[in-house]
Amino acid sequence: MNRSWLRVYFIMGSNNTTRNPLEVLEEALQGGITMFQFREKGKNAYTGDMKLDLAQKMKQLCHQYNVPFIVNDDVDLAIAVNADGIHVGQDDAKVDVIKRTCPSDWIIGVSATNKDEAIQAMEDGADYIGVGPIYSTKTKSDAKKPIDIIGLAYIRQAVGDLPIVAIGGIGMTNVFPIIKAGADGVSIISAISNANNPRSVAQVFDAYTSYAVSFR
Ligand SMILES: Cc1ncsc1CCOP(=O)(O)O
Ligand SMILES: C=C1C=NC(C(F)(F)F)=NC1=N
Ligand SMILES: [Mg+2]
Repeated sequence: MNRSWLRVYFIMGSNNTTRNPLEVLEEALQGGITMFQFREKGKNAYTGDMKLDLAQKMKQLCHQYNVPFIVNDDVDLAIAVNADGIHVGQDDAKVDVIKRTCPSDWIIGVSATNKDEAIQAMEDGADYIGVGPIYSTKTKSDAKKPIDIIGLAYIRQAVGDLPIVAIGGIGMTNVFPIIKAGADGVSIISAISNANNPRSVAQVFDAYTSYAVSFR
């Protein structure tokens, strides 16, 4: 996996926007997001054929812009649409099972909120870890207590150069401290999905993260 894919990692499901999610995704792609995760869960989340159809259309869009398409949690859906990878939480499918049953070139991401989870994910063979929530967020109802910049720095120090993307309450003003603390990129839901102009917000994240990473 190329760690630069983590630089501006947009995540969205149909209930993270009041607009047509495909339009929002296309604008974010035009703005320069570097990876996308389809995370369809929570209130009014699509299921069955609607979820499958949206996933297929989102993957098609991402591949038009040469951006990897990742599915959250749902391994069967990821296989059905031939996704580029999967992201799982601590209570989802285990990495070793995924590695045995899924395409060998898949990008496998794991959520981690503390050092132990991060080290376990690394030992299990995760390609990257999603570390957070860094700041408070309303987007994930069961998010754990924010770990802040210091928690991110502590995890970076524990996992060596394992690719890390930070997540949770991230806006463009937080980019520098997060990259400085050791993240390879930022993962964003509402700052882009709820933006008046997702394209220009993605463009700013692209510029700020590129500049911040160049200092590292
Ligand atoms: C999925 C997830 N995992 C930890 S916080 C979070 C939600 C992040 O959403 P936002 O970028 O809108 O704070
Ligand atoms: C709960 C999550 C935590 N991190 C990430 C990512 F940013 F992709 F690493 N995605 C999630 N769905
Ligand atoms: Mg999960």
